[in-house]
Amino acid sequence: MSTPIEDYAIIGDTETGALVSRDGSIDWLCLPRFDSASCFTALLGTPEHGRWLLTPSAPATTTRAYRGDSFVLETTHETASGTVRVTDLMPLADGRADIIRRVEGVSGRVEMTQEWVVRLGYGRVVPWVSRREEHGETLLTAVAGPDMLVLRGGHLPDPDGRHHRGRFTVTEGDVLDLTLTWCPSWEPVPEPLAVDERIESTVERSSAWASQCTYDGPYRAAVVRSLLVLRLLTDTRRGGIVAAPTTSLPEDIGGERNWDYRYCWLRDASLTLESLLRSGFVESAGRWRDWLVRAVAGDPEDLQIMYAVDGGRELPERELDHLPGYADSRPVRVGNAAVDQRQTDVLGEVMIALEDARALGLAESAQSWAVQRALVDSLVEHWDEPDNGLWEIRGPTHHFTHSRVMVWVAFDRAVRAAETYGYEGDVRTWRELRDRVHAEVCERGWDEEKQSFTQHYDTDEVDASLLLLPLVGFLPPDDPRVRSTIAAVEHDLMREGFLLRYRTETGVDGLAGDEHPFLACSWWLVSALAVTGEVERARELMDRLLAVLNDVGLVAEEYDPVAGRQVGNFPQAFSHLTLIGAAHDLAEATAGTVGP
Ligand SMILES: OC[C@H]1O[C@H](O[C@H]2O[C@H](CO)[C@@H](O)[C@H](O)[C@H]2O)[C@H](O)[C@@H](O)[C@@H]1O
Repeated sequence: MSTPIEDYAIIGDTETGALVSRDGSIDWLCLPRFDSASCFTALLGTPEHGRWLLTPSAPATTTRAYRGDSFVLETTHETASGTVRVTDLMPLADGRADIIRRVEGVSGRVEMTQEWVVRLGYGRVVPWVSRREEHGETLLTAVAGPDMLVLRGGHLPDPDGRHHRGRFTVTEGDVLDLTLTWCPSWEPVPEPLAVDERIESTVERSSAWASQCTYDGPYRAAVVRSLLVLRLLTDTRRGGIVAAPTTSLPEDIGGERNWDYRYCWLRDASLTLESLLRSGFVESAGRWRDWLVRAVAGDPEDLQIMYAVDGGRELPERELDHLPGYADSRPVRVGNAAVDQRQTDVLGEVMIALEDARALGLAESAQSWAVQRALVDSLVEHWDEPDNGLWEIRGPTHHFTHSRVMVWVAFDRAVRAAETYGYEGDVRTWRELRDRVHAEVCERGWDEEKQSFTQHYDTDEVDASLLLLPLVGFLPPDDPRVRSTIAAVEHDLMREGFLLRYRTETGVDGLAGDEHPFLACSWWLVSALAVTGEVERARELMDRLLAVLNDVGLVAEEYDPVAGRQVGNFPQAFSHLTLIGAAHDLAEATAGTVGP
């Protein structure tokens, strides 16, 4: 039986992250980067595919929470014989890749069970494990090819076939530290960590970052945790922002809708940036803008919709047949074939984020306007082409209404930049195309009978992305077409109180199976209701959505309201950033600064 997704918490050092289950098993970890191969992969298979379990031997009642505004996870297990606390973290900002697991006896006596099963290469490669003396201590090293993992601390587990297992007892007042460190296998074993200092400085660093948050409205705790998730998913060394730290957590349990999200989508990253900027984090904008300029450098015709975290372009999609998948959801995929798709919306999202950054005082760098201008000029050549849309459909391309709206956005923001800041460019052409595509959407994307905008130009189906029309300024919130489109989206796509992206029954996405409500779309609905003055309904939906977050404030891509389970990759930036946007929109609508 797979562990429910919501039973996981994440720890991370902003270059990679690990999923820790409620009962203390680290079932997913890629080292040293988000997009490296995993060394613990039980999440997508069985314990045989690698995990690090640290749990009471006897049944326990477990509670957990992050320490303050950090990802230092404290899990407390209460057993019949006593209580123990396990603190899990990946220390921040020391240029290393480590996990610390501190076990503290709170009361009585608790026997702990440990199992350390390292399987490199996404659960396939059994490493050579040795017990050795280094730096005056005994430690275990697991080596295979380019990777070495070093386990140190009291009560190291003993070999047991191809596993390492052990038991030890903790009594009140005991403090026992275990650490795991990754390094290239050809390098010397790294120095031991100063554990107390690393725990304290990680909490302090993270809390200091969170304290810059300027959002002071309702749902603040959920907003701050979501901002922290976005920060965790931002690679602070390389500047890329991953969509989620996992691959192939299924959208449809048992189905084939399993994708690798450990990459930097220009769409998700731009939207992440908007949320950070709106909440007071201007510094992050500069770093990401510089990443963007490096990633898209070269011929604008070669623009990709996603990149590796370091800006690399090669993300070939392949299936890992040796893994059974989460709850038997095959295939497990790494890489992402959507990298080669045309998704015309992307430039619009980038232009909004960069406009927001500019408005908050981020000056253009030597290359940044030149790059934006080149990308907009390239859109002049391609604006009319059909595309795969923001949902990255794998069926035939269409003129998706949302993509056409985002073409309008790209030209609109380019014109505004030139008009407001005097930047150079072919403003006349941009203005002309902006107006032309606006008129086209209002004609070809509108269904008079249904009184709604449509998913694409050749259908009367709707799509949740249409909720963005008032949010990106394509039409004012009080336009009757906006209101009736929101009503049509709710009517056609609402399932048990949560919103689908679109109806899969039409076959538009070219995939087998179904999916569940997409949480970002439900949060867009909160925003759309808020800006159109339906504040009470917006608040009701927001409360329903926040009830879906797990006990440590994390949320996946989708939610199965019938089974009451989170599904899809976890935690997902898209879900968390739209939560932040919805809170802002609700707060502003309540304060009367938005809406008709
Ligand atoms: O639905 C099929 C597609 O699903 C994934 O895309 C989704 O995730 C992206 C990252 O968060 C997001 O940008 C996109 O809007 C979502 O549809 C997957 O990456 C695609 O390969 C797949 O075709």
